[in-house]
Amino acid sequence: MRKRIIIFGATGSIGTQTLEIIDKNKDKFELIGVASKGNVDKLKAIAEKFKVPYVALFDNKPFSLSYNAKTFYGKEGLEQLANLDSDLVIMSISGIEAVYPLKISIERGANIAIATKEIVVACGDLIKKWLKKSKSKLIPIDSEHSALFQLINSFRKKNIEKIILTASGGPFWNKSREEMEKTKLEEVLKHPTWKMGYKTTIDSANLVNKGLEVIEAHFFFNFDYNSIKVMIHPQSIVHGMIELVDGSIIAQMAYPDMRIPIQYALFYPQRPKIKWSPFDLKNQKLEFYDVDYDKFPALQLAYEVGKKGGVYPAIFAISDEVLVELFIKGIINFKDIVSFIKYALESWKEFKEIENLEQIEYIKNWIKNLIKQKVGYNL
Ligand SMILES: NC(=O)C1=CN([C@@H]2O[C@H](COP(=O)(O)OP(=O)(O)OC[C@H]3O[C@@H](n4cnc5c(N)ncnc54)[C@H](OP(=O)(O)O)[C@@H]3O)[C@@H](O)[C@H]2O)C=CC1
Ligand SMILES: CC(=O)[C@@H](O)[C@H](O)COP(=O)(O)O
Ligand SMILES: [Mn+2]
Repeated sequence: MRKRIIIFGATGSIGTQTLEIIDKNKDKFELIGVASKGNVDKLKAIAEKFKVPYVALFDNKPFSLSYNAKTFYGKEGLEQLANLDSDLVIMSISGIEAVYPLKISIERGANIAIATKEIVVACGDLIKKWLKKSKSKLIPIDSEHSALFQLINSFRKKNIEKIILTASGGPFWNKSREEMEKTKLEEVLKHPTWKMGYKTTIDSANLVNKGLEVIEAHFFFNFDYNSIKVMIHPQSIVHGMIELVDGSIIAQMAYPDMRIPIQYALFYPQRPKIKWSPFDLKNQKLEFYDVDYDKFPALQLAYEVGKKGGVYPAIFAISDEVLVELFIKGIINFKDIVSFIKYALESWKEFKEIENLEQIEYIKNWIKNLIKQKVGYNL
């Protein structure tokens, strides 16, 4: 029996790499559903190539296909797609909107390979509540969390003292703070090791991405924040490490190629003999450094909001999403992203816990309003 797959975010970086793996393993996987936001041409091309029977577009732009397929539109359309029976859902929508199809997928008991860290950070408490009433299992795709998932499952939890996530440091790790603060979009998009979508690439440059990942690691593995460590590792070869109680450190290594963790999630619990980027141990330079928290305050902020819990990780993740969009549009500077996240966190005076998705919508609108007042731009 082939695994029946639905991909949310099929046209993006993770989606495209997932399709590459499925394409090479047609005897193992059947693509039954794909969704994207507004890139109709790319979505249509995917649908036509794989003859996908169910296709959803978030934007309301009707389109037709040359074969017999069912098309869905809008937020409801994505929810209809999530309601279809499948063996595995790949969640790779870039942002908070992913939480709606995720909720439906959990409610119908699907297994979900999840790349979208924003929803895990913003809605972690809600997701845990939904999971309790479901037989759904989540498998992380994010490279560090995939590494940690593989390592943690090989040891007894009581023998693990710390989990360590690596950070490339982004394009400014070895540049001065002044250079980083004056930078333009073009420079921010020059990630030293990974090729990813805009949002994650920008988040990597100020270490907001690593901040989101620390909270994501707490969600997946339930380690106390004091036992979650970040090390700068400019080569992005070691993706995650665990430190055992006897001081031994166990690492997962691979070239920075997302097809490796995506393939792991697609085949889980099997492990196929397919090597995308065979690793050559010879002449590898592996460096590790402490993070400069003064230069990258976003990471410290993420630890603080993670420890506070409740609404604060949601404000962190959602304000970042709004601010990254403004930075791309040229409305704010790069350094404003982190200072406005901080401002949003300090300005929040309302409820402390998140109990439903209406509150997430409320926070989103509150943040948009707050930032509109600050920068004078209507989002
Ligand atoms: N890229 C990477 O290597 C990694 C990514 N991740 C995470 O994975 C997620 C995806 O990242 P990435 O692939 O880089 O992002 P991209 O920007 O490359 O792709 C985003 C995808 O999401 C779709 N999308 C966006 N909004 C909606 C919506 N409202 N409804 C339906 N589809 C939507 C886009 O559709 P359209 O093309 O039509 O706009 C596109 O398919 C992010 O959360 C990121 O943090 C995690 C680790 C690594
Ligand atoms: C590929 C992946 O998992 C990204 O989330 C990666 O972590 C980004 O690189 P940084 O280490 O620079 O944040
Ligand atoms: Mn990552």
